[in-house]
Amino acid sequence: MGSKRANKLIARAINEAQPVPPEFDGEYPIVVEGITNAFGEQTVHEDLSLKVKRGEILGVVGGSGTGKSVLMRSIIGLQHPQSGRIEVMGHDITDHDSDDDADIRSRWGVLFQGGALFSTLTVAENVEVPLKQFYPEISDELRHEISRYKVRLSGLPEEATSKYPSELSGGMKKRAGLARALALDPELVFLDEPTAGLDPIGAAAFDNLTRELADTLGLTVFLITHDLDTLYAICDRVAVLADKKVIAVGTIPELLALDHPWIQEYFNGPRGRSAEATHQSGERGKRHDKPDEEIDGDLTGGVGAYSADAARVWGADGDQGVADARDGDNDGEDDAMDNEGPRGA
Ligand SMILES: Nc1ncnc2c1ncn2[C@@H]1O[C@H](COP(=O)(O)OP(=O)(O)OP(=O)(O)O)[C@@H](O)[C@H]1O
Repeated sequence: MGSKRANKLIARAINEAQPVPPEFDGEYPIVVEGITNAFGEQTVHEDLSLKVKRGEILGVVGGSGTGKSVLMRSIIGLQHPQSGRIEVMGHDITDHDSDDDADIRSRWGVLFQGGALFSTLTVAENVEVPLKQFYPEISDELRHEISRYKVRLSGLPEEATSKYPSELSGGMKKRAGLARALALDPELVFLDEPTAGLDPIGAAAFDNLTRELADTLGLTVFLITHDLDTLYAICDRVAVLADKKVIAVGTIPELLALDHPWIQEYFNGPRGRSAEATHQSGERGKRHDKPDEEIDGDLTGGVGAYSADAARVWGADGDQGVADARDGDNDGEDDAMDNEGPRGA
């Protein structure tokens, strides 16, 4: 058993009758081979392949609608490709007959766009949802303790645990969503546009937190972003989606050496050059000298669809409080409806 995982809170919390699975020690925790995803007439991915290295932060970029979120949803089993194969930590996600789904799902964490928190639950209760679902045998006291620890780990103050999502700033919501993503001591973390809607200083702070947690906890991170500063600041490699495929994966200098028009325009356009200059000067991270809750603004909405995904991933049953997957009010949260099951599956 990997020592890192064995030392973690959950490993200590559960009894020996349910041993923690060994950490994945292969080279590529995510292997996508030749997948096709289509919605009616629209083919989003065609023969798309990608390998994510263990321990890296992989930035995933591409124009709007190129299928970054669909790719992430395919990897975490929310979207079933028409063809191709996806392996996560050695487990075939596309094999629907497999009976160890719950085990594998407990080994990744997801931060959906905007946080996708359950609005009738406090921050601490949001973080407890995956713990309840995957480790129901953990005592209430221990679950509260783990939840408080994850909230602190995500850089939120102790007082935030009892707050509801509507009482949080945009940056705090993201951190609360990150705490929930880390609830189960994951090996893999998926972040969908984590800095969208944050001001540059709040975004830099979130980037720093992501890098620090990835290094400390030994995480592999799949990070969808439009934020060039994030790519320069924390990503080890970047995968570029275009023409229904991953057209290139590499470090930014490696990508810059390619002559694909989208890549050149993206990295060598005014915004790309400005991000590089900021990175070279080291200015971005240094400007963060105040806590997030004081400096970042709220998010603009548009996360209703992600609420549905969050409900599918964690909203197990009524007594946990569940998200309304039909949320359409674009307020950045779920409209929780007590005592009803998750919808949108
Ligand atoms: N459930 C669905 N039903 C029909 N079409 C869908 C569905 N999910 C995604 N699509 C379509 O697939 C395409 C890719 O969507 P996706 O959200 O993955 O893009 P993206 O690269 O993440 O875009 P953005 O950068 O704007 O977030 C879009 O045209 C979208 O409308």
